[in-house]
Amino acid sequence: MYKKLQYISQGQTNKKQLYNIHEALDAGCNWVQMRFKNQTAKETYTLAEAVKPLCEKYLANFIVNDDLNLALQIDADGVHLGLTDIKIDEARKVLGTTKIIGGTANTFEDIQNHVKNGCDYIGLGPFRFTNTKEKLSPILGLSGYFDILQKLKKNKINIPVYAIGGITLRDVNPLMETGIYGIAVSGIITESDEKQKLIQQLNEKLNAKVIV
Ligand SMILES: Cc1ncc(COP(=O)(O)OP(=O)(O)O)c(N)n1
Ligand SMILES: Cc1nc(C(=O)O)sc1CCOP(=O)(O)O
Ligand SMILES: [Mg+2]
Repeated sequence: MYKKLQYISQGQTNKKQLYNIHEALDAGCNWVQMRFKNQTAKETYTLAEAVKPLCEKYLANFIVNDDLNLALQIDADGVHLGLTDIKIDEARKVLGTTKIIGGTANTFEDIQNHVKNGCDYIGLGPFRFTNTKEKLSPILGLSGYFDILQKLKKNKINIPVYAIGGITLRDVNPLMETGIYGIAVSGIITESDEKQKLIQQLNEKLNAKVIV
């Protein structure tokens, strides 16, 4: 069973990235996606070298954004691939079946394609506008999630779907009611002054039993 809360790291420098990741782990986050954009291979490798043992110390999953070769080299728990990154089935040939491969989706068809190619989970977004990612796909909103999750159910397609994009604490319950599995967040954890309380609140909502 995958954890339901994924922290996507932020920071313009190695030092800030490591600080933000350490703070999130120390506050109870147990799944980190290292997302360090527009850096040299050396910089990203150096950061990954430091993040991996930290995630091991906190018994947290560690996946790498975009960079399949880095995920392989550093022996991360997996990789998250976008719509313009290497294809899921190609990545699977490199990482094998024991590693986690996540894929970005904006439509039902994106998800269908990822499932066909052996993806382990879906990051479906964006929920709403966010400054964290530069080139956003069309905003889905709650109705977008509801429609896509209904189509997945109707077509008996079962894969963990994580909502992403501008998500706040108050969005969790309505998003969970659409049928998503979990959420991936960046800004609300990075910017929180009460990270431990926030992560506890997020996890309570994410793991609450839905009474049908
Ligand atoms: C869980 C999750 N979902 C979506 C994304 C977005 O990935 P991608 O489309 O590759 O965009 P960048 O993150 O590379 O800007 C993600 N990283 N994680
Ligand atoms: C990394 C990412 N991908 C998105 C997508 O829609 O594919 S939105 C996003 C940013 C998530 O960060 P925040 O929680 O700060 O909005
Ligand atoms: Mg990407």
